[in-house]
Amino acid sequence: MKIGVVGAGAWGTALAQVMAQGGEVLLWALEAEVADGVNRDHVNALYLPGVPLSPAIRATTDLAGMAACDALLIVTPAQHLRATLGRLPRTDAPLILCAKGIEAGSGKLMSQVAEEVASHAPLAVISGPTFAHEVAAGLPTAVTLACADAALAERLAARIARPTFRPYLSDDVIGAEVGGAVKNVLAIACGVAEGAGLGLNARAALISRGFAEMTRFGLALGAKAETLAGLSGLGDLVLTCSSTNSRNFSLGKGLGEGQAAAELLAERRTVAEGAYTAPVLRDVARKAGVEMPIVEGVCALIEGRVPLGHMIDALLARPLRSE
Ligand SMILES: NC(=O)c1ccc[n+]([C@@H]2O[C@H](COP(=O)([O-])OP(=O)(O)OC[C@H]3O[C@@H](n4cnc5c(N)ncnc54)[C@H](O)[C@@H]3O)[C@@H](O)[C@H]2O)c1
Ligand SMILES: O=P(O)(O)OC[C@H](O)CO
Repeated sequence: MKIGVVGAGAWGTALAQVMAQGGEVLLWALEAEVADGVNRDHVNALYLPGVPLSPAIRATTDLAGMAACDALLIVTPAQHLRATLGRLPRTDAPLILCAKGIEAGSGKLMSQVAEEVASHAPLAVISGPTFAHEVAAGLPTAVTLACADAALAERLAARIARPTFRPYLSDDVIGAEVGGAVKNVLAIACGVAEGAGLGLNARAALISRGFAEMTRFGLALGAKAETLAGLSGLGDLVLTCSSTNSRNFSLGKGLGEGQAAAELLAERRTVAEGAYTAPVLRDVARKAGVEMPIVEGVCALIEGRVPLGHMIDALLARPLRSE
């Protein structure tokens, strides 16, 4: 099975590196300098610096070449998924969606966007606790591979599984996507707690009450509780809420230190998906009648509507209730 990877950011490059252990991989990069660096020097200096890449990865800036692949890992940021899929050549190869987010405007999950733009393609999702640098370095990692078609899931798993990269199968595509999208917003909240010096008790409270928000939201969208409690939900939430290696956590840390969201976002080339998912997640949750006070607080901070102290006071002053 020849694998193509669409998107040569940190995660696409790390996935290409793992998949190259099992044969040649074609990696599509938006930027010509990235494709040139991968082909000439076997590095992606822009998005995954310091990692020597496998010579079995061949990079291209031409999406047409992806038609020759048997399965495509789609790893562009969530807000670029629709446009990128729209430019892909028509292919029957399964699309394995790897971005974590909700599309602004439509409020759709990645699989719902793909169903609209590439309705002919079989879909799967990879999600879970996966810092790109660790995966690229061959450190042990487990992910959720979600696909409604069990036979396809097994075929994909056989190709994707590597000695240090272990997929667990699930038929709950929505659940896998909800976990990845919501945890990014909650990681911003935990970063805020870090930046504002609120302590580790506050972080643990945000993780567990955030998980309650993720679960309420996921169940309202039809996700299974066990998916939300698995690698792509709780697992990724714990990882991303614990380290400045997370772009979302470090964005939140900057907010907690008093910097403005617009400045922090303008400074970065890499994507902190939670900043774009937060407002649309809040809107979808409100429409579904799901209470998400931590997500609401993150939105208020990102939009610059309330000072940090007010947001913290508001969360602590909510009516007392059962856990
Ligand atoms: N980095 C990680 O550790 C990691 C792990 C798991 C999942 N993810 C998810 O993977 C997705 C991609 O993140 P990343 O870390 O690889 O990105 P990145 O932050 O390393 O790089 C940004 C990417 O956006 C691309 N891009 C910018 N403008 C674009 C456009 N107009 N059209 C298409 N692509 C465009 C760039 O080419 C680059 O590939 C995100 O949804 C992220 O949440 C990341
Ligand atoms: O750096 P972040 O915050 O985008 O997180 C990366 C991965 O999603 C962690 O699983």
